[in-house]
Amino acid sequence: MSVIQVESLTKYYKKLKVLEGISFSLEEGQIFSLIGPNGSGKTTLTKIISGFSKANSGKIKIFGRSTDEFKKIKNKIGLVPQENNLDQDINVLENLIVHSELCGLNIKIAKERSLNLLQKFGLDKYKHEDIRNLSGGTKRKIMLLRALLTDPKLLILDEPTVGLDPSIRRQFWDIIIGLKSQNVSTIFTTHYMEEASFLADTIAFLNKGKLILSGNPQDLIKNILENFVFEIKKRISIESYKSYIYEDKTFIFTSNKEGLLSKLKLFGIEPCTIRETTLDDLFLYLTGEKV
Ligand SMILES: Nc1ncnc2c1ncn2[C@@H]1O[C@H](COP(=O)(O)OP(=O)(O)OP(=O)(O)O)[C@@H](O)[C@H]1O
Repeated sequence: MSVIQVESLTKYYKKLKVLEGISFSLEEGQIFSLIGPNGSGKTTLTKIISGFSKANSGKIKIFGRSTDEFKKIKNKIGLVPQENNLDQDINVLENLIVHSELCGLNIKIAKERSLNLLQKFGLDKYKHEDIRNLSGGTKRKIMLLRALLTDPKLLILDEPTVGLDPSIRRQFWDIIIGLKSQNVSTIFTTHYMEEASFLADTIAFLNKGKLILSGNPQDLIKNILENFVFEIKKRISIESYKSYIYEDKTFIFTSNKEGLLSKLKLFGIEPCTIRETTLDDLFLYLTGEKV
């Protein structure tokens, strides 16, 4: 059974269509990444999946349950929203215990679980610290830890590592990979292509509310583009080659470097860089936009 099944989901804010015909599924123990530029609809989609917003049309099932039954499965879902919604006026341990109680855990178990997780994440020293005294990275870790209190089988993370420095981002990645090994499924949004391709079994490109492409990160490029890209410092077009133009540079794809080099020579053009094609190239090729 799929953990998440989304079919033809459409969402409007008043007259503004922000999601259109979104369909995908997430299988048990898999990691799924939604990647797209600002305003592409990532947060809206995670809010609908986590039951905080309603779609105008389409179907969504989580663990086989439809949205009106979400209450029955809410403890199987761990959510980390984009904005910090920890209670600033109480300390870390109190935040965790209050959340656990809201999820229906008794206080003794709540305290035990909170202390265990703080220890496991190396955050024990912060347990009596007020939230407002913590760094951005530590707050994000506490939010992730809070999402794990009910031992969820599905994690929904909205830009979990945005603005964090690379070493803390790496710690997040390790936690998500560790949870995958326990068969926890994760869906996360990100702006970072390297994060998506490192973590995800499936990457989905979201642009202007539409899911334009999805697949395994290794297959996505080779199914659509050649494996090398030439960067040329002006706008040109060469017939029969796939290419895109971005900021007055032309990017041409090829699997035959020598062939393209000699073709360019005929026109007196020298590439400034020749490199392997990346997922960022693929997104730009498909949308004309940077993630
Ligand atoms: N509550 C709301 N009311 C009206 N419009 C909204 C609301 N929330 C989001 N939008 C609009 O919906 C579109 C999608 O926004 P959303 O936050 O889902 O995108 P996003 O991909 O998560 O962006 P970001 O990467 O900046 O977080 C945007 O045009 C946004 O302005």
